[in-house]
Amino acid sequence: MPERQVYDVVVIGAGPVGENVADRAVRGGLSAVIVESELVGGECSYWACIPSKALLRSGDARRAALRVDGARQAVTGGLDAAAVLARRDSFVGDWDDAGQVSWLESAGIDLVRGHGRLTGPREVTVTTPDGEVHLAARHAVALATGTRAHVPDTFGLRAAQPWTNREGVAARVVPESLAVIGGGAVACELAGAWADLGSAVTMLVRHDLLAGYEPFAAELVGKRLEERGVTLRRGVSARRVEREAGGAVVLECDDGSTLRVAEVLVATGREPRTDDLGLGAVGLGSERGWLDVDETLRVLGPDGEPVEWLYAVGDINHRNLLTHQGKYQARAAGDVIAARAQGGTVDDAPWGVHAATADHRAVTQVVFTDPQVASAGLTAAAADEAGYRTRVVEADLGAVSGASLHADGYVGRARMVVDEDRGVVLGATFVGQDVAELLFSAAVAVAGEVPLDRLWHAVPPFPTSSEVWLRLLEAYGRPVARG
Ligand SMILES: Cc1cc2nc3c(=O)[nH]c(=O)nc-3n(C[C@H](O)[C@H](O)[C@H](O)COP(=O)(O)OP(=O)(O)OC[C@H]3O[C@@H](n4cnc5c(N)ncnc54)[C@H](O)[C@@H]3O)c2cc1C
Ligand SMILES: NC(=O)c1ccc[n+]([C@@H]2O[C@H](COP(=O)([O-])OP(=O)(O)OC[C@H]3O[C@@H](n4cnc5c(N)ncnc54)[C@H](O)[C@@H]3O)[C@@H](O)[C@H]2O)c1
Repeated sequence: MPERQVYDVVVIGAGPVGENVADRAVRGGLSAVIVESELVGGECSYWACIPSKALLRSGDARRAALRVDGARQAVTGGLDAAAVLARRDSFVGDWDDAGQVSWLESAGIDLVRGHGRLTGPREVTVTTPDGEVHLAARHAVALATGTRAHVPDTFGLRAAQPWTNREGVAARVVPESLAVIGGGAVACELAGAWADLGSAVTMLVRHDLLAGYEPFAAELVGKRLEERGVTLRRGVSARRVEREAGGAVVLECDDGSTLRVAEVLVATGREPRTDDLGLGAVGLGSERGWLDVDETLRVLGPDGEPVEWLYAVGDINHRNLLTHQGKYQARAAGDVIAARAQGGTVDDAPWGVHAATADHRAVTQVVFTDPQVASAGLTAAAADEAGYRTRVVEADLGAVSGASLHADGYVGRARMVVDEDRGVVLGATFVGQDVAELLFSAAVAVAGEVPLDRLWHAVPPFPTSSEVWLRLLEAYGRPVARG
């Protein structure tokens, strides 16, 4: 029997989520080891959130100046693509994870580099370049292995070696032309980034942009993408793809047209990294898809009951594929693992410290397009589907003094979804330049279930864009005097 290293908690996957599970468990008095097969910091740090936002920022800053008369005259040239790419490189530490490894050390978390898989209840075997390492968990194993890009079966697409998000954020050369397949957050953000850097971008969007958001998001973002030079082809899909000997990619589309580009980026969603994770070894059958979890993030077995020692946190449970929501789950999971280990109280009631309630009711997301799309809680469609009796009100962000001072000709819109039975905000969406920083106010209102009557006493400062809240409340109507 090979020697095993025993810890209270074993975490597989050192993305933002795994790091936070381990951190909370250690803060709760447990020992923890984390297993990572690539870079500590995960997809988010090196191939997703951070490099994509770094790529986008320079174009946004340039446009912001162009939208303010007086500053506009100071903008005398285009983006310096080499400088933008160099700035991106600095944010990903040139794809070196030394900084994140030092953080693990400072947090008291051990690291084993290699591919981890379950080999039995509470047992993890790591394949490392030097052989196998056997780990055992006294209390819990947490799976936080994230996702990879889903590449559809479209004929020839895989053989054409398309860009996924990885090349889409890490490329070192701006392609002369780029086809983007998909219309979600990845497609919209990266189409805009590469267009800003000078690529001739064509988006093939099977249905419409940004499904799942309030419909005006697609309208406003689509219009601006076109103004940034992106060719938007809605209702068109590639049906055959081929990379020619010379390197160019030819896409035959289902409307009979042909597109010839230097590169093609596939942004058609994600698939979970649950294959080769040993799920079969712990009675989870041949399961390799997304992992269902209970409110404290324990994996649900085939009988629908939670496996008492096994957690699935972040992207792989498919609740919300977002770093901050995954880290929110990680805080709950790390704390509840410690509570269960020490026989403490488990607070898993809705909004309890160990329950990831916001996953269903108060998710926040910002899509870093121009204009930005920022949403908290439920959209009108999602609230209807969930059975709420709702009233929806809208406001023109461009008519708010703060916004019109911020940028000449500011265009934006806001929507608030109200639960008519309880008089609270179920969701809010803002679309406009720099609305990202406005979103947390909505998150507080939604998660706090603040009554609208009380929200009238939260006074937005003048002249800021947050006065859009006042416009939304006015559209809803003043409360009547209490008798
Ligand atoms: C282009 C793009 C932009 C995005 N932008 C944003 C954004 O702006 N804001 C936002 O909130 N979200 C954004 N996201 C989503 C965000 O990247 C994910 O939600 C987040 O990375 C999930 O974190 P995670 O820790 O669950 O998984 P990951 O970050 O994927 O980390 C999982 C880790 O597990 C490791 N691993 C996997 N299998 C094993 C194994 N068997 N053994 C050992 N290690 C393993 C992986 O190597 C990886 O390091 C973006 C996604 C993409 C694709
Ligand atoms: N700013 C952010 O927070 C941010 C940015 C990027 C990504 N993300 C996260 O990453 C996740 C993944 O993003 P994504 O854009 O890859 O996925 P997505 O699921 O949001 O969008 C996928 C898009 O591809 C299209 N599509 C799917 N299959 C297709 C096919 N076979 N042919 C043509 N089109 C097809 C869909 O219609 C959709 O437009 C998102 O859910 C989001 O949570 C977040």
